[in-house]
Amino acid sequence: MNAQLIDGKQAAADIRQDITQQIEARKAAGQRLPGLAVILVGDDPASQVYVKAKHNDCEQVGIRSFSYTPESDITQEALESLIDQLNDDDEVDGILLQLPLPKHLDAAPLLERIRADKDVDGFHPYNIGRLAQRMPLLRPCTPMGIMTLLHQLPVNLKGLKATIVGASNIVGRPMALELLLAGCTITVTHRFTQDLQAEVEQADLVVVGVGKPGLVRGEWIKPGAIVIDVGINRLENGTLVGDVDFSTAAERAAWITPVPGGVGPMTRASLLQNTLQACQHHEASKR
Ligand SMILES: Nc1nc2c(c(=O)[nH]1)N[C@@H](CN(C=O)c1ccc(C(=O)N[C@@H](CCC(=O)O)C(=O)O)cc1)CN2
Repeated sequence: MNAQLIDGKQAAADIRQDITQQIEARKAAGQRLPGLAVILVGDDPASQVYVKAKHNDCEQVGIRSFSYTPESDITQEALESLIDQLNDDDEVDGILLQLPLPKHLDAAPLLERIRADKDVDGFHPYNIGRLAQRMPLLRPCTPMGIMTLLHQLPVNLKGLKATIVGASNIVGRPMALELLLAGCTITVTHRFTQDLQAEVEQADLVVVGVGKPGLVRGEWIKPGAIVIDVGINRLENGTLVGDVDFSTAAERAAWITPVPGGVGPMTRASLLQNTLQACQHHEASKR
């Protein structure tokens, strides 16, 4: 392997330590602890793992987390009422609706119902709009975590050609806005893209978030490129792999994120940062 590993696990641990200190300082000053409400609808096993990890992270840094676990047959209206209740709760600084939702529920209006100043996932149209206008407030957690990793590299991002594989609301679209803000020239590929290989081959920076193991072949990676793999795929033998063929890509790239231990932990760390930021904003607006 030629590439250097980008260690998301360590970077996330550093962020948690920093947040712990900030929350200790709040406590010492007699200030309120930040509060995060996490809504997990139904019993999707992967979501249960991620949500449990989010509660553990909160406990570790001193954020109060509140768990809401409605049955998978909850109605759209009942979920709206729960969000309204949390919007009005002064102990709750952040509200997170874990995705994906069961098929009968419509995620978009629910995400828009979360108060923008409590939208610690950064998915609300207001927060996406702020990002698009170069005035970000609460930023989507996965792209935000990736930007934290990229800014730690000894690399000038300005002028890099970046190809983003996948145009999801959670990863691809906000990632494009973040990289645009950082001065990259962006290509976003999606299911109608005609020649994925060509788009990856020209990229100095590749971000892949689709959920298909082996989608990006290692031979497509431009020598010296930065490779960020957002995919988390569990194979039948239980191993966790990304969307990029890691071993071949690591022969060609200069920098690469592993799966696990790359982007995933940074998504969770960014959520903690957003929750603390939302709390600080709520306290400041009371003064
Ligand atoms: N409301 C949201 N829903 C979803 C989001 C999100 O940001 N907000 N993102 C993904 C899932 N996700 C967070 O919820 C997430 C996925 C994976 C990890 C992570 O730490 N992965 C570890 C491996 C974990 C494992 O063993 O399975 C790693 O990559 O090292 C964190 C967060 C979809 N839904």
